[in-house]
Amino acid sequence: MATYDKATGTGGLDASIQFETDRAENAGDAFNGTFAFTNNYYSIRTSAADLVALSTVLAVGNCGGPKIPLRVGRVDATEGGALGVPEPQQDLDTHKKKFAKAGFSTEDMIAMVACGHTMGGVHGKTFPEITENNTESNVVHFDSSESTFDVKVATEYLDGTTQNPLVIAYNDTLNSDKRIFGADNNVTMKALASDPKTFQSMCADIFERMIDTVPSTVTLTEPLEPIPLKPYITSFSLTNTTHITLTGRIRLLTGLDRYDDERVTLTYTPRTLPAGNSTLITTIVTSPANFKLGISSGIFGELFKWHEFSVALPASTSIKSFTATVTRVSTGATTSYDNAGHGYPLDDTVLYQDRQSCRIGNDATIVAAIRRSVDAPVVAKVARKYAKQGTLVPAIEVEEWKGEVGQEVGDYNLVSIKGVQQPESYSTHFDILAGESGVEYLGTSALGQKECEAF
Ligand code: HEM
Repeated sequence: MATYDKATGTGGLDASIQFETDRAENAGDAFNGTFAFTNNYYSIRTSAADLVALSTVLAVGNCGGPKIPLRVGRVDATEGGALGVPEPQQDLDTHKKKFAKAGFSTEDMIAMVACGHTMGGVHGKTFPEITENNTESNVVHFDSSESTFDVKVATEYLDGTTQNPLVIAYNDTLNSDKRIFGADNNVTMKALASDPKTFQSMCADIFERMIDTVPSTVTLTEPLEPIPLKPYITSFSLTNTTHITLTGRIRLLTGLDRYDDERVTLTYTPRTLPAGNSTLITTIVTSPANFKLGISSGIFGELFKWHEFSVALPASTSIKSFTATVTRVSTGATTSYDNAGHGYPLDDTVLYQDRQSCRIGNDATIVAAIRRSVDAPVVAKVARKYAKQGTLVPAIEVEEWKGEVGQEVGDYNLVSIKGVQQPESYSTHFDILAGESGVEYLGTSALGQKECEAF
């Protein structure tokens, strides 16, 4: 975002850096290292720019820093952006002008650079003129706690014990932190150093503004927060002529005092009411997961407990939506979750048959069960990843694979959809669509791990 132009609203955090890593002003391999890692999470729904923002939030949070609000919706640039990343040999006036162009005051610049330089350091192999030691492993750290996001970058600078190579370099021309930190007679550095909590909150504020510096055409969401209860559907497929299997997990935001004392029950609404006077049990009981205590945690102290379920539902009545009730075993107290009155919806028009789907070599077969009442061609829209010139981040293109109708099973037709996936696309996503209905964002990774089972 260093080259953002506030006046025109261009540049900002758009991941254009992926095309700029061989520029002299971006010396070092940090960004290619970052993209090599974030590519594992890059998909048709997640931009590389959002992943850079997420990486900032997680790196800072994991190193003891503050919780930076994370908004998403960034759009990736398709080519390199303007030159102009600040460099250590440039003078203070140049740095002030660069930050001002991007919409940041001198005080903002001081806080942003100081907060950025509480972690890591200068590499001898990249900047031997600063470190005066060009050995591969030599890194001179900005403060004495280089892997902790703490106030030491400011206190050590103010008390004169700093070993920050951009403050005490032998060649004073390269001392950009010394010039920047002192640009307002140390007023901002003193505020940062005044107490650890102030440091954390000032850094959270400036980093929030930094990662939200985006092109004016981009609209970001509200900050993401984990929702109290989140259902994950792992399989929703036809088992035989009479039944549909619904398998999933509920992620419940919980606490150490209660994670073992909660039980989750689902109540569902059938798609069609049972015929005549037959009754239908619409309760789905979940079981607390056991693997690794069935818990997982977020980096800001969140604790989640997982509750699993798997049921065979009659295909004739099926399911339209469900709600969840959490009961405290010790007190009997209950809390209901109904997705803001909508219930958690399920559409059984198009079912993905994960067991019948597979990939042998590069030949993928996706099988879907489509309600016979649907009179529309069935297609899979498959995201294809391919290498792109000048960047480590792959390009994504959506291919359409056509379905062929096969066996009839009860109220459904099985449809087989075939296509070719090269290794770079083994881990991607697809939607299955039939007219207005469909299932979205299914993963292809599991396809390669098994044979296609006969129905
Ligand atoms: C005038 C502005 C800035 C200048 C001249 C500057 C300069 C530098 C230099 C020369 C390095 C060493 C890079 C290497 O050896 O690979 C560095 C590292 C670093 N900078 Fe800056 N920087 C500036 C602003 C910022 C800002 C705003 C942030 C973040 C908010 C930041 C975060 C970092 C981090 C985390 C490292 C350590 C990288 C590592 O250990 O691999 N810098 N900076």
